[in-house]
Amino acid sequence: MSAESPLIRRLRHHLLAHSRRRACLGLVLAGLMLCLPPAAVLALAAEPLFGWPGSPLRVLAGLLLMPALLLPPLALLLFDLLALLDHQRVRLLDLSPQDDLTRVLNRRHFFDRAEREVGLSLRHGTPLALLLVDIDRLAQINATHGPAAGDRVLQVVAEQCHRPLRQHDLCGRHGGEEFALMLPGTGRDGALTVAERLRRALPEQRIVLPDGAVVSARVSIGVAVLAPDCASLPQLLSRADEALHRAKREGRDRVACAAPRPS
Ligand SMILES: Nc1nc2c(ncn2[C@@H]2O[C@H](COP(=O)(O)OP(=O)(O)OP(=O)(O)O)[C@@H](O)[C@H]2O)c(=O)[nH]1
Repeated sequence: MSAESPLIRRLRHHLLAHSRRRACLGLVLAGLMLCLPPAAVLALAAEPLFGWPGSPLRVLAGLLLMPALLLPPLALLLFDLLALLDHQRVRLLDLSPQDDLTRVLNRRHFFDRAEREVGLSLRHGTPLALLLVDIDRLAQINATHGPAAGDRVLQVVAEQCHRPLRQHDLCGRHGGEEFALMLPGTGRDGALTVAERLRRALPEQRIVLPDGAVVSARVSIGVAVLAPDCASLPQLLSRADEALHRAKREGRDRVACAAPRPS
């Protein structure tokens, strides 16, 4: 899970989507809007309560002068700090092997390590399987319960993908709502067993969403295994992807295995 608070994340996204000048102008206006109600109350109460002379409007202008002077430099400072934070965050993400949201390997690190495993399996003549796990109808969950709900579902699916794996197996986030599992030393039958077990286990998990709703996730899985006609990572990925698309076409919530190509 990210250490950044949701408030800071939203502020960062919102501000950095604009130019520095526009973002700071927005911050200054927001600050003045926040100061306005207490300043207006003070201005109205100034004469009867404190005996301050002058019309309420003049007192109000006087009260707002200080924030109007202080807010622009503070807004610039906040914008620059958030921009710096964002820059450092991107650098750290680049170094980290993990996906920020789901804590499984990110795409780049998954591929680096998967390449190595494919090389080892080819050299030693051992089996190896690749599973592509794609969440069914995540767009619908996002649309109904919001993107934070989709994020929660992604986290639970990642946990479930990762949990049954052995020490040398790899689990990575392959795309938006897709995970890749690499199982060195596992052939077709073993891979299908792992895939079926995962597919069946997921709907039993109650996922409590940020809005309190409870849902469960279903997945479609494409499986490919190392074979003479499928002897590289790109080929494995392409075969597993074809199988995954077949599983989706045939109705989702199922496992499909790439068939060996006729030679
Ligand atoms: N909340 C959230 N949603 C994501 C993330 N990455 C991808 N998605 C969403 O995943 C959805 C993928 O949509 P589709 O490709 O139509 O797939 P689907 O709705 O899961 O439907 P099928 O795969 O066909 O079963 C889109 O709505 C993306 O916005 C993420 O990190 N967080």
